[in-house]
Amino acid sequence: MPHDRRPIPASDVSTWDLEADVVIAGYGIAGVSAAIEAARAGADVLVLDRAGGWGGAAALSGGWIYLGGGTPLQRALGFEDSAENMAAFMTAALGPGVDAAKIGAYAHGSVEHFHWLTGCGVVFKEEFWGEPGWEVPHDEGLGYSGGENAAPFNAVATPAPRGHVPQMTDKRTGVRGAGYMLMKPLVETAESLGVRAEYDIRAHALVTGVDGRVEGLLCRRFGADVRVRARRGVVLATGSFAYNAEMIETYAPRLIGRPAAAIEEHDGAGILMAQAAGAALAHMDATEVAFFGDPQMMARGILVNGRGQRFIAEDTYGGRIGQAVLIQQDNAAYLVMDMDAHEEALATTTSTPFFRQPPTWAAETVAELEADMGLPAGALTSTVETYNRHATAGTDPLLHKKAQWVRPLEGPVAAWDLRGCTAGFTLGGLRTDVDARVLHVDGTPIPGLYAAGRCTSGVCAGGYSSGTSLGDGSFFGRRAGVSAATG
Ligand SMILES: Cc1cc2nc3c(=O)[nH]c(=O)nc-3n(C[C@H](O)[C@H](O)[C@H](O)COP(=O)(O)OP(=O)(O)OC[C@H]3O[C@@H](n4cnc5c(N)ncnc54)[C@H](O)[C@@H]3O)c2cc1C
Repeated sequence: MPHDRRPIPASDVSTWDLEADVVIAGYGIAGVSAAIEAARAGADVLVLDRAGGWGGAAALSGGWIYLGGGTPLQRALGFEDSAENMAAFMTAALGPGVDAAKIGAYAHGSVEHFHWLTGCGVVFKEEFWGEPGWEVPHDEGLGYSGGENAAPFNAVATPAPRGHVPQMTDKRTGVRGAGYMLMKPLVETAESLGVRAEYDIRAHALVTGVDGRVEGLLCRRFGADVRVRARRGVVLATGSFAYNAEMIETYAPRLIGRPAAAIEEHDGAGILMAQAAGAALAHMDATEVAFFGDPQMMARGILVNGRGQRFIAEDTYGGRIGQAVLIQQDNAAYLVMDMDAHEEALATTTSTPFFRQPPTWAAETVAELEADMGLPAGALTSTVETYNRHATAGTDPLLHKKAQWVRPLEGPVAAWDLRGCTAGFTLGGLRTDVDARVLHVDGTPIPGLYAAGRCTSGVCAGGYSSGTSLGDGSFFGRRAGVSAATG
């Protein structure tokens, strides 16, 4: 595979091997959503995927899709929400530096997007999961997925759960879990509209005309060049750059050696080929960060850094904890619990039982524990003293963990070594407008080029909530399809 991603002049192409009105690179969540809408707008659509079938990371995913503003599921389960409330949360939680126009379009279009998904056959069960968790443990359809009901966001917007989960027949993420149950009906919808697909074909570079208009893709298949003509437009939907070591080193070095919730096909190809045609990039340093802690345990304990100090409300979204640990705490965290809290946590249901490992250290007193952990003498002791002083009154004035989780640590204590327990994927990518047109560095749209999903910078500029990747991939994927079909 040549490394050169520079656009190929259309004048150099004597024969086109494949042809369609709209050509989409990548058959994951953004690609399938683009395909459906392009076909509905009357285009002949061809989707190309370098893998042996459709699905991408989306089909392996947990399936959370971020929807709100008063969806029928939210309302049926008794939750009030509005587009303004959703936008207020997203602006606070997904920044700094969010694209206000994208957040506004997304929040105001969310109820319609819910109907679009269910219209394509996606099923959300009317059941709410209200306990701390990375995912729903069964097939519940709704849950908190971004710390909406925890500090600091519960003071910014009225808490509303927005993590919508397609119903599974069984709880088994990775193998026909909720992500698969999202992708399957969408792909079936695309097929019913006549969308064609080619697999084992890798988009490599754009083909452009004299005026810079994108007219197709140069692809590779089993070592041979394949030239694909797009009569109306090309949509890039190739995923993140989590598995491009060079790009990770350049833009998001904290993720070196720790890619997760992505697939090896996410090698930044879409970003590079558009960049070579002058495309602008945005928020290339932004990353989702997962944390290998069990939320049911974390909410009931205290998390401290390498200096024995608390740094975050432990009942918030695990991804927010992950970002805080990796970005602000040198990737070092310890969970501290007393015996009662540990036993109570173990008696709860969790979707992450594998995070419930035995403690690394256990001691009769906090002073002994901090010595065993190698923390500076008195550091953890003073943290626990301060925490307990307020916890006795059921408050946490330092970090505002909710009263339901606040209880003094008493008696024998244990700690879990959670240093280095983070991994994640990239959120930055091509700069696009609300109609999913790829913007040139001069700020104007590159004619004939559209993009969505994790090869673009979407609603997340810095922070993250579970569901926003499948959310903005599908939402702006649809817009990419319409824009490409209608020119
Ligand atoms: C285990 C796991 C759990 C997750 N849970 C969630 C969740 O609950 N909610 C959420 O919002 N997100 C979740 N994610 C993340 C989410 O799945 C992805 O961020 C999302 O699928 C990105 O959408 P996309 O369309 O950009 O990429 P994908 O859905 O991965 O689709 C990209 C497609 O492009 C193809 N491709 C790549 N390069 C080329 C090329 N050069 N030519 C042709 N084809 C190419 C790939 O093979 C792939 O099929 C999870 C991911 C994983 C792996």
